[in-house]
Amino acid sequence: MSGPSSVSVKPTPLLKDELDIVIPTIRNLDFLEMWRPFFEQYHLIIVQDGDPTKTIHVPEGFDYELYNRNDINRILGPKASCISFKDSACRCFGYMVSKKKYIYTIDDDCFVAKDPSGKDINALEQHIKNLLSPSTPFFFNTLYDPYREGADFVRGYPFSLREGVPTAVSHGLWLNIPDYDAPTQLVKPRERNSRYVDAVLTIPKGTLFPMCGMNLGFDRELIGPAMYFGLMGDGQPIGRYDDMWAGWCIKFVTDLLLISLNNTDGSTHKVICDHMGWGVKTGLPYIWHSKASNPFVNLKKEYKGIYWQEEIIPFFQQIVMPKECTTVQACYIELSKQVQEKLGKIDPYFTKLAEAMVTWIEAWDELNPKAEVAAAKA
Ligand SMILES: O=c1ccn([C@@H]2O[C@H](COP(=O)(O)OP(=O)(O)O[C@H]3O[C@@H](CO)[C@H](O)[C@H]3O)[C@@H](O)[C@H]2O)c(=O)[nH]1
Ligand SMILES: [Mn+2]
Repeated sequence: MSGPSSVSVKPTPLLKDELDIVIPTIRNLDFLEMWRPFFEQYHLIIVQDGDPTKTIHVPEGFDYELYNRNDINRILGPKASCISFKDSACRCFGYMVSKKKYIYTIDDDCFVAKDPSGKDINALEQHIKNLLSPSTPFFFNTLYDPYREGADFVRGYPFSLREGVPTAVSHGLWLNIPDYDAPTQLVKPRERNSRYVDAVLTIPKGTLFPMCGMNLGFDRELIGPAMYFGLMGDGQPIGRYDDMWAGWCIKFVTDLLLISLNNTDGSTHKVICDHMGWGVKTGLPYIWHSKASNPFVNLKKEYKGIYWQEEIIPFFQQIVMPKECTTVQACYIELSKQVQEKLGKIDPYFTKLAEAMVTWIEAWDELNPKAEVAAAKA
């Protein structure tokens, strides 16, 4: 009699029902074939940019919802004005309509990279590991990620800080075409990134960073309302700063000090306090970025951002948040007021952006009514 049949049962992927994959696209999605082993069991949210009459082909076997511009306008009505058109920034609509705790967003010209041993990198799995393990924004661990197998906190690391804080964002990197700005791309047209650095770092509190949106994971319940990809593309004077804007805003908010306090009815509310924040990590995983966008087109999109950011960065570094702002939404609305007041002088664009930030929060709250009780049970 033969023994029990050895039926190979696929393990349930981590966060299978708690994570959505958001893809902005103007192309077909054949790139998913390469990701199938890693993505097939997750739900996709495809944000189709550009001409809504164009049909986007999604390979068989994927569970997805697709939104084109007509859908965005139908769902948001006038508030659709805050969602960029003809720019990858449109992806943030996917964050808003998702109902899951986590988001992973990836561009359709990003493929599975190989690690130095030649093994395919499951980028999604690594982002999930990054998000599910704490961050260390208050004190730098010189042996990098202390929660990783085979590593730990080094001598002299305060034990009072070894619990770490929740991780809000996991920022992945890219082999082959690096995410350079247009001037750098122009002077180094053939430069390719072949360096695989086997590390995950927490970006220290109080330090901003250039967030790239093409390989990015985040905790939507923690930081989703601040993950607005700034107004870019059609009708806007700037492009390719959508993810940068979001990165500056989320880093400012995660550096703020928010904890959840229990209300007498068992629900919770978040307050700013003086001993916690959330973490942002960067490093692994790598994806293989295959398409170099046109540096001349990119220069036209980026050039104002290249000099505006010299004033935007000091703006974020000097912001004072009133103590009444006790939720991410309230902090973001206050941020929009200060954008209007202090950056509006640079260019009328920032007045438009500040208004779009408010519209984004209004739309977010409309599509995601505050589930206090649910949050309390979570
Ligand atoms: O109008 C558009 C153009 C593109 N998309 C989709 O967005 C991503 C990125 O497009 P692409 O790979 O062509 O452009 P990159 O320059 O490599 O983009 C990276 O640079 C930054 C731009 O802000 C950003 O961090 C990365 O996206 C693809 O999925 C396109 O299909 C779009 O939706 N609308
Ligand atoms: Mn690209």
